[in-house]
Amino acid sequence: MTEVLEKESFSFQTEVGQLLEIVASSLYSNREVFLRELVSNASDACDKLRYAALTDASLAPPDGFAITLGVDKKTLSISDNGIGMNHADLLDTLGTIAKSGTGAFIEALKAEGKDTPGLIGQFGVGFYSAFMVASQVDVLTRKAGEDDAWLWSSDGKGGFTIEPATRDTAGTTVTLHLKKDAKEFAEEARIRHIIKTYSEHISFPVKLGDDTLNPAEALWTRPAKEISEEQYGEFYKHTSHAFDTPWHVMHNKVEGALNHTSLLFVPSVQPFDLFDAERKSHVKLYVNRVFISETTKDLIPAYLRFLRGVVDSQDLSLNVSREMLQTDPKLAKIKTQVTKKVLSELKKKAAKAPEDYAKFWGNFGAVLKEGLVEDPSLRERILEVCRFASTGEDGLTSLAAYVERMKEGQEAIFYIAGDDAAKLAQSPHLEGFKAKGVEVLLLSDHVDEFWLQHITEFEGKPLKSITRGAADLDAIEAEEKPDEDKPEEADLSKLIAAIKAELGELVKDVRPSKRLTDSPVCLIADEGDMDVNLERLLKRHGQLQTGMPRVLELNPSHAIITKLAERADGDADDLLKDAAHLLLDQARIVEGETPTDAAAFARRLGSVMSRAFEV
Ligand SMILES: Nc1ncnc2c1ncn2[C@@H]1O[C@H](COP(=O)(O)OP(=O)(O)OP(=O)(O)O)[C@@H](O)[C@H]1O
Repeated sequence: MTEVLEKESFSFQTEVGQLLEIVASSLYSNREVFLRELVSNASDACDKLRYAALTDASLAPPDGFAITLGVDKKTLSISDNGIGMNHADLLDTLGTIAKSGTGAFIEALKAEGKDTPGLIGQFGVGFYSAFMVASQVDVLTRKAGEDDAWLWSSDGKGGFTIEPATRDTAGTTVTLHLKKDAKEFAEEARIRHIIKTYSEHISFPVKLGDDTLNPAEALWTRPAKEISEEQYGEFYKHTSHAFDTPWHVMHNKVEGALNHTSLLFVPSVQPFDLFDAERKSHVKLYVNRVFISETTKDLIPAYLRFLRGVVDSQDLSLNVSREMLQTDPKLAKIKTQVTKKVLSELKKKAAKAPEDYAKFWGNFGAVLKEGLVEDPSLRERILEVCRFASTGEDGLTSLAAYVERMKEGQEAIFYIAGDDAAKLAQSPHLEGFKAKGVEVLLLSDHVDEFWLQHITEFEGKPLKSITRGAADLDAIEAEEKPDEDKPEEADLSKLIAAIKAELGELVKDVRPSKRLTDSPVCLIADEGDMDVNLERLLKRHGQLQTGMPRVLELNPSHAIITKLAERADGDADDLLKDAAHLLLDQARIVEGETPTDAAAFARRLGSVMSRAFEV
């Protein structure tokens, strides 16, 4: 038993304080959603007790779970007979925000000004939304299996108090002392309307007086044709504590050796924890309508962690513990079936509505591509739904469509990888490919480098980086007739020897280029060396200290290079030496790198300019 008998005062965690200030002062256009949040919490609490009682015989669940609303002149209360909270739970949950991304969210809100309901909506503030309508919130609660009850109370300003209290049974009652401008939420008609709008699909009865306000049956058990888009939307918001309208709804019943029903949603915005290291799944697992677990990785693969919703199967054992789920072969089978179904739905969407699919891809493409590395058994199906930016298309392309457009004589699927698609599109490495009308994929997600290590070909065509090794462009016919005025290609042998001698170990080699048409130089990785972008990525993450020297390619038809080639006929003079370094630095700068030696670069540039201006 806890030795706390007095009323204790606590301060909110800094983030909660800041968040409450914003919530309370924002003109949240849709503030009635607080009730949805509190009813959702009550429903979750009932789910949790029902599950806990399955595995712990000492917990006696009530005869029937219910959520009871009560209104008085100035108060509204939401009562449940669910799991309840003890002293430690109250401190852990109602004084802090466990949600990841909270700090970033608050920063974003502050930057945008306070009147940003869209952002608040996107984040979801759960329990704290009560303070949009209440000047004081009391939480009377008793945890199932424990004797002590507690009263948590706060005005939502600086902190909260906790004191011992009495409650006959386990559960929680949240009482809102309504603000002057929020008295409407003590009117029965208003409450009925809100519950009808937001909480119809809750699987526990929601009661007001003698009436039950909802059908209290799990939405996913109803036939899809009886469910409206709005009901799906509200269910999505309820189960995933989200505020957006789902991009896509998938409701499927699988009957056969292993029965299961899934109701899954693809959000239309990125959830805040999408790129957290934990890569948690948020699809809830139910066994015969009893909630079992929310975050099990054994139900949905990490690369589909953007999915929300539920999977329910009557063929799993009801008293399966969360630990046992990991080794349950039936669950593994459900996971594969659900994953395949989701991929096939995405494939349909991509074919039917490519522009809409591009929105999905922008939000979740980088996550889905993790599957190319992690799930070799479904690699081909995942690759089918992958889309890529390309020099040949305004929108996105699939690999299959790229292959169809390949030029005669083109043997490989060409790509360039880097941080930023817009910058990649400007890269000098692309020049020769553009001139011949050869399409190049622009890969700008970090994960691209990783799957490219595993997938080296598609439909028999190798995937080839245009920043590594020789450019195989000779076999491909040019689109236009060769330019009559095109300058002659110079013989670069002496120039190359001179530049090599000057640059020494700064470069691995110096060669004439086939990939350049407009720029004088570029740097590439030698065949067999690590590609430029991968090396950059590994260096940034501290996994590589120094990179390999690169191959410097010279454009034999560029005026500067031909002039230098003429000059290189004699002994290497100072200008030629400076030019060698400047060309290398220029190639580095175009790639977003710094010159090898900034001071020397500035000096050389100065000296070349002095000559040009005859200073
Ligand atoms: N009626 C309740 N019974 C038991 N625990 C509750 C109840 N209401 C809230 N809690 C606890 O407080 C926590 C915080 O609730 P809150 O609504 O802020 O966040 P959430 O429901 O976890 O997520 P979200 O912020 O997305 O709504 C819950 O996760 C739960 O542990």
